[in-house]
Amino acid sequence: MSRSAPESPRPGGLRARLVVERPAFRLDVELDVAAGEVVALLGPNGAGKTTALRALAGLAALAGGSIELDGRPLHTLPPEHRPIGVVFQDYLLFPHLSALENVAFGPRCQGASRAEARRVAAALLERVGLAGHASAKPRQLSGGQAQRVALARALAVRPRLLLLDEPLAALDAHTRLETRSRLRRHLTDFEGATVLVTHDPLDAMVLADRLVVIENGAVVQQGTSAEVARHPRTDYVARLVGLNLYRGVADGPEVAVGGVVFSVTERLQGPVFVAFPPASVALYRSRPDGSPRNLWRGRIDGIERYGDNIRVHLDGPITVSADVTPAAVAELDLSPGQEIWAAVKATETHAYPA
Ligand SMILES: Nc1ncnc2c1ncn2[C@@H]1O[C@H](COP(=O)(O)OP(=O)(O)OP(=O)(O)O)[C@@H](O)[C@H]1O
Repeated sequence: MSRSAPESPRPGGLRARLVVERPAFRLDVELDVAAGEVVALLGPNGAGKTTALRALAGLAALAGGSIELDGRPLHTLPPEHRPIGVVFQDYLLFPHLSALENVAFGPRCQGASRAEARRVAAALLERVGLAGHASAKPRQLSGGQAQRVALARALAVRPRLLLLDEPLAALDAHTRLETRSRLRRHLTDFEGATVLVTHDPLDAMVLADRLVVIENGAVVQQGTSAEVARHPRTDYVARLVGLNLYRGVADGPEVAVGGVVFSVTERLQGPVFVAFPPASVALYRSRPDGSPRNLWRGRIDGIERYGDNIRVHLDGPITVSADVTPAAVAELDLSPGQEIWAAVKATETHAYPA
């Protein structure tokens, strides 16, 4: 009996390898985003996030790689023929057109009649809660409203891929909060693939199903926000999620990091990462009694406000951030340049293979 595997349906979504060369920069990243999935490209300034988005949009030429959307090549199409919607950081609404005309512009370019384009635009403005602002010009809209018009405009072309470049960066904190949750609802409804560029970890965690972290033009880590937060693999990611991170060498319950030996709850051998939150670091003026494990002497490099607490930066055999209460700072009489003992509980440290 011959058995042939059933033909699997062509996977929807985006599969891309993007190679872009600039005079002093090279981007080389692979990006897979399923239909209906939202992926955030996260990374420090200059990492290449916008360049990746521009490459997907056809606004930056590929020096290598390819882009496939819903099983069809995208990189061979000129930008205006790509089934994508883009929301730029500053929205780039046409200033002389009304909100409705801005949204109707894309469908018109795709050949819809004037009446049909306006019908589509009106429905989308209604969806983003701006039916009452259809005739407003961009300058008459608030930042949050302009963002919603930009989103409606991007969706009006019925894209299979939605690209959002720092969609909330131009908004004040209050508007940002509300616009973020609205945007999340729209992204949940969107059936195509979404790539979102941000350097705000909160935007990434709220809006995206998965994070792809880019540094220096390459992917350094990816996964759900929980996976990335639990197992940071670079200093940038560790700072992002608020953890102290070190590379060390494990021998069972102990990990040597520089001159410090950590007791950890995991049993590992060889190269590992050790991570712990700044709030788990305790500071002492004199050497505390007990085990020499998880204990070291450092020098205060800086002291800053951090929410309701104080963040103390220590130099020494390892550099570390410690969060302590203002009362503790007063009691310990902490000041920059001072030598201090630091300790962290074994139960608060977390080791994983490097
Ligand atoms: N048109 C260009 N010509 C030359 N170099 C460029 C061009 N566009 C970007 N670059 C360089 O490519 C690198 C990546 O820039 P890109 O804007 O993609 O980073 P980013 O991660 O989006 O940063 P940011 O968060 O600051 O926007 C930078 O070093 C930048 O100077």
